[in-house]
Amino acid sequence: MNSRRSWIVFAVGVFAYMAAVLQRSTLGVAGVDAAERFETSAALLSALAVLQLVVYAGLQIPIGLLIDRVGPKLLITTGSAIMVIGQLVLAFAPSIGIAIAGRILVGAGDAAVFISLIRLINSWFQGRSVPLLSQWTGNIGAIGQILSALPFAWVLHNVGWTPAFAAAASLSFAGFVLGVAFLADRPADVPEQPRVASVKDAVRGLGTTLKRPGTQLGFWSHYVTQSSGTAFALFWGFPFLVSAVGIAQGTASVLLVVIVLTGLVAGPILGILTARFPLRRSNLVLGITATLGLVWAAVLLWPGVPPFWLIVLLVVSMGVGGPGSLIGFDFARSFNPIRSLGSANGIVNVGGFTASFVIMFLIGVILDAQFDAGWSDSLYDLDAFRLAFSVQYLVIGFGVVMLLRARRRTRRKMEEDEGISVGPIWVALLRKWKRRG
Ligand SMILES: NCCCC[C@H](N)C(=O)NCC(=O)O
Repeated sequence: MNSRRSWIVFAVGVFAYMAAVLQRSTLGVAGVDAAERFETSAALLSALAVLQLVVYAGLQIPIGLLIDRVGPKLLITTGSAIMVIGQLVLAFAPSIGIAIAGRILVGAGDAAVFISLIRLINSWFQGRSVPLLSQWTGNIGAIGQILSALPFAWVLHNVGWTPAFAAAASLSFAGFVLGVAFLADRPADVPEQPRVASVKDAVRGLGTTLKRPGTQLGFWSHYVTQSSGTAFALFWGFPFLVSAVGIAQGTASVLLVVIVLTGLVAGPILGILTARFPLRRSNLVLGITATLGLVWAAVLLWPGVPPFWLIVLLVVSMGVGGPGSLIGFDFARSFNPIRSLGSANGIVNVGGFTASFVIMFLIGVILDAQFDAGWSDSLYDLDAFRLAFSVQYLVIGFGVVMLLRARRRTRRKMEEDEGISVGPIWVALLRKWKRRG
C-alpha cells in the first residue's frame, strides 16, 4: 500500500480522468464553430451538451455495479477507448446527427472513468491518504477543462475542427494505452474481494447499498454542493454575467475559469480537513452550502447591478462547491463495504448531476415564463434572472433537509453499531472551549 506502484496507478488513473474532462468540455469551447459547421442553432447545440451529461449521469449506477463485478481497470480503459471513438466520430462528422452519436459515446465513456478511479484509489491507498487523493483527483482532472479552454481552442481556431478533435482524442488514447499497461485492480498481495456473481445479486446488492444511510448522506452531500457551480459554469453563468450584469465577454470567460482555479486551491484544504475531522464532514458540507446560499442571497437581493467584487465572491464560493462535493465519496467509502463501493460511488455521483439538471432546466423555464408573460423586457434581464436563480433555494433547500435526515440516521447507526456518538458541532466546540478555560 502507498508503494511506488500505487503512485504509478494513481498517476495513470488521474491522467485518464484529466483526458476525460478534456473530452467532456471540448464541445462547450467549440460551440460557435459547431453551429457554423453543422448549420444548426445554439439551442440545439446546448441540448446536445445536456444530452451528453444526461448519458453520463444515467450510466453512473450501471457502471458502479459493473465496477463491483468486473473491476475498475476494465472500465477506465474501456471508457477511454469509447471516448476516443466518440471524439473521432465528431472530428469527421458530416452532419449534426452523426455529431450527436459521437457526443453520446463521449458521455458514455466519460461516465466510466471518475468513479472507477475513486474505487481504484480505495484499493491502492489507505487511511487519510484516500480523501486527500480523491481531492487531488478532482483537482488534476479540472486541468482537462483548462486544456480545452486554451490549447484545444487554439488548435481549433488555428488548425481546424478535425485536427483539434483528433488531437483531443489522442490524449484519451494515451490514457487507454497507459491504463492497459499499468493499471491493476488491486495490489498483488491483496486477496480479491468476492465479486457479485449474477445480475440478480447485483440488483439486490444495489438495494442494500441505496438503503444505507451513509450512502444517502454521500448522495445528498454531492447534491447540495456541486449543483450551483455546475449549472452556472455549464449553462447560465455566461448569459447572466454578460447580458444581465453587463460584464465583457472576455472577463466573463475568465470568471468561469476562476471557478476551476478556486477548486484547485480549496480541494487540498478540504482534503486535509476531511481526513483530520472525519466526524465533522457533514458540517463542512453544510458550511459550504450555507456560504453559497448567503452569497447568492447578496447577489440576488443587491439593489441594482451587483458590484464586481460580489460577483468574484460568488464564483469563488461556487469554486469551493466542486471539491466540497467530493466529501460525498468519502461518506460512501466510510459506510460501505469495499465490495459494493463502486455502486455506492455511482449513487453519490448521480446526486450533484441530478440537482444540476433540475436547476438548469427550471432556470430556463422561469426565464421563458417571465418573458412570455411580458414581465421582463429581454429573456436575459437582470430582474428575470433574480427570480430564476432563486429556484436554487427550493432545489438545494430540499437537498439540505434530506441531508439532515440522512445524517441523523447515519449517526444513530454509528451509535448502535460502533458506540460512537456524534453531537451537534456547537456542543463539541463549547465543550472544547470550556476544557481549555
Ligand atoms: N475540482 C472539482 C472536482 C469536482 C468533482 C465533481 N463534483 C464530480 O463529482 N465529478 C465527477 C466527474 O466525473 O468529474
